[in-house]
Amino acid sequence: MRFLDFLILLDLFVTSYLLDHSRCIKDIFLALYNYKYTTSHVDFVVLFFIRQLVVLYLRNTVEQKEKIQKIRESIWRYYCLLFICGLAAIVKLLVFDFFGEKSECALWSTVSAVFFTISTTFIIRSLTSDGNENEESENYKLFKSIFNLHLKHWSSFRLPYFLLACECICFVYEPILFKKMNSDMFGDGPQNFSSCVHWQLLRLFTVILQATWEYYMGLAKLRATVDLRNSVYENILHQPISFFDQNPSGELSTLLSSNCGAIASYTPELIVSVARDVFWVVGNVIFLLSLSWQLTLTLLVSVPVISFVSAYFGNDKKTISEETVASDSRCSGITGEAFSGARTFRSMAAESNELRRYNFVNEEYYSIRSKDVRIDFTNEFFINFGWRLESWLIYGYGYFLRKYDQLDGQEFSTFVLYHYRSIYALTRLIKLYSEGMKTIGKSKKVLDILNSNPKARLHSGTEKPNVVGGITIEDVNFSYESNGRTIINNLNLSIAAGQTVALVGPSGHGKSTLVSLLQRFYAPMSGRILLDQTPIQNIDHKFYHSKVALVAQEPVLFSGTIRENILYGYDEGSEEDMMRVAQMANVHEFVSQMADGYDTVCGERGVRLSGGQKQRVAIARSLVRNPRVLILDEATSALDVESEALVQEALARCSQDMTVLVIAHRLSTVRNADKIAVIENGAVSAQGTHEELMEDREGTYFKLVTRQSNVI
Ligand SMILES: Nc1ncnc2c1ncn2[C@@H]1O[C@H](COP(=O)(O)OP(=O)(O)OP(=O)(O)O)[C@@H](O)[C@H]1O
Repeated sequence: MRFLDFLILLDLFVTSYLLDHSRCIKDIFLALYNYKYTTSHVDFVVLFFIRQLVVLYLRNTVEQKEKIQKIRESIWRYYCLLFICGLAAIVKLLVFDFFGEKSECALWSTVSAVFFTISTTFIIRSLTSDGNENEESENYKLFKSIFNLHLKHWSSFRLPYFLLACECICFVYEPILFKKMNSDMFGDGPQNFSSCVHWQLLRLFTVILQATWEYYMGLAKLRATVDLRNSVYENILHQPISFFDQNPSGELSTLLSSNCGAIASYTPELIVSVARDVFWVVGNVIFLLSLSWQLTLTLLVSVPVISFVSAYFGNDKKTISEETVASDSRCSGITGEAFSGARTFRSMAAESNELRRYNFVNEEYYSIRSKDVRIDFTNEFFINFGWRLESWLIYGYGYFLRKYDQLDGQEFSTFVLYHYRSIYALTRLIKLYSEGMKTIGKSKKVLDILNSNPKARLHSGTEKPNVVGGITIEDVNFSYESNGRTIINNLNLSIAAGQTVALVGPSGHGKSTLVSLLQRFYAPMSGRILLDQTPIQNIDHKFYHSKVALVAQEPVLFSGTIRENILYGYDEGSEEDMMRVAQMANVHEFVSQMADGYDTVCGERGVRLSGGQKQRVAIARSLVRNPRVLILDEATSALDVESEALVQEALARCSQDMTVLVIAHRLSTVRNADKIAVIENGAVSAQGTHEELMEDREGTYFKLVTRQSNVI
């Protein structure tokens, strides 16, 4: 606000001084009486009062909080008034110049209007912003983070930036040589070809410079993209499992495949544009001013039109960019699901169903992107309109100056040529803003992931205790973030080392959730889980998972060979280790019949193996680290009788000295367990051996067993 007061006073002082100097104030009545547009200074008094009134009104209204909303809605009117003041001053300046009048007042009026417009824009925006303020500071923070990411790769960008700077210097120098060449070759004096050679040599040098920095810049951008992808992927891999529950895999793939590239390329592109185009524009404008300051001044007219349009659509670009990322990921989510479930849609003849699902999200994508196309079109239209306006003014005014012999014809054509060059550079500069907003829209999630530091959380446990295999679950409560419903409700259970314990109970009552807690996929809200005497969250991540292994109902194999799948995540595992567990898990039996043996490729998600084979490879994979606790989450429920027998046999052999926790729906498979715990409503409602539990005829276990026997 103080700065605005300073500007008001400065304007008052300078305008009064200049008007006094031109004797306009003293002879104001005489000046009014003898008013003539081409010579009178009275107009400057009027312009002075208009801009002072506008700015004083805005300044005072901003202090009255209740009027802020009104100002915000109608601010553009005040800018228009200031713009008209500036325009009137420019026209007057040119008219004065044409008629040979002194014109300091006109110059000051123009400068003052420009200053007032810029400063009121910033000051009033900062004072009248509320919700937008947060958005703006968020944009600023995101932009700063994008820039900091770029600084990490500074060493690879140093060379292209240096070459770019050399090219920029050539750009500024080129018009000077061009002007010289023009007058040497086509001027009135004797013709001289050497300046043309200099000019062409400089152009050739510029071309070489440009090609070189573009090559190195391309490589540097690629490196930055690849490194960013690696960091984001690393951070995604270390996220808690709840992160994967909330973020569809399609969205995460889009982040890696397209957003990282856009973010890594944005800052270098911004620097290139700013460096090259600012140099270009400034150099050209100086050159244009030297050719004809009067014509150059007319170029100012289109600047507010173009800046306003660009700023107006900038924020929309950011929102659309965010929506596009989300929509893109919905599309990839649907296709990803369809491709991985190809057997499902084929077996149900549901191709048209899948197509309909995809069409739906694709249409949604169309409607979001069409908003973007509309904005681009409007933006482009107004920018081009602004440039046309400039051209018309230049040609009209140029014709006028030429007619009255105030402009040389050759200079005019040079002016037009360099004006076009400036337009290209200015258009690129103007587009930077909306491009920046687009990138900010794409960057939010990527930067959130990068800043979340999930590695520290995952590796917070450091202990590596001597593990015997006892598990104690004490007063554990848990609910998923997504719905907040209590799933595990004050659950207590103790499992002695070497015991086989089965978890049974009605569907949806929390058995698998308990396994997820034991696997540290989620942390309990309260209570604790101990492995022997150590709380599991204090144990080192890698160590814990080497001691507590899981075989899931539908294990996921990766697209490598059987050997790679068995030794997955166990870099120190040897061929002997692999063979030992392969024998134990009945894997060797079928692998020895395969042409490529352990080098047989499993295919994506293990599609080239049967269900039973996949399950046995998964068991071998779990056993290779010599775990003390084996968790079997319905490991055989998806298998046919023969495969189940093979897997059961493998499990029985492997788990002899281990603590085994089994979730089973087929109760016949857990009859011989040392202990059976019935899980109901997230708590243990009964526990004991099969015989003990069967004694309670009203109990859930008895009912479940009876129901299954009846079904059989
Ligand atoms: N990732 C998740 N996010 C939110 N809710 C979940 C999630 N996984 C499971 N649930 C909910 O938690 C409850 C318990 O599910 P859980 O899979 O633990 O049951 P279960 O006893 O293993 O069932 P089943 O025997 O059918 O496998 C269910 O109501 C389920 O909807």
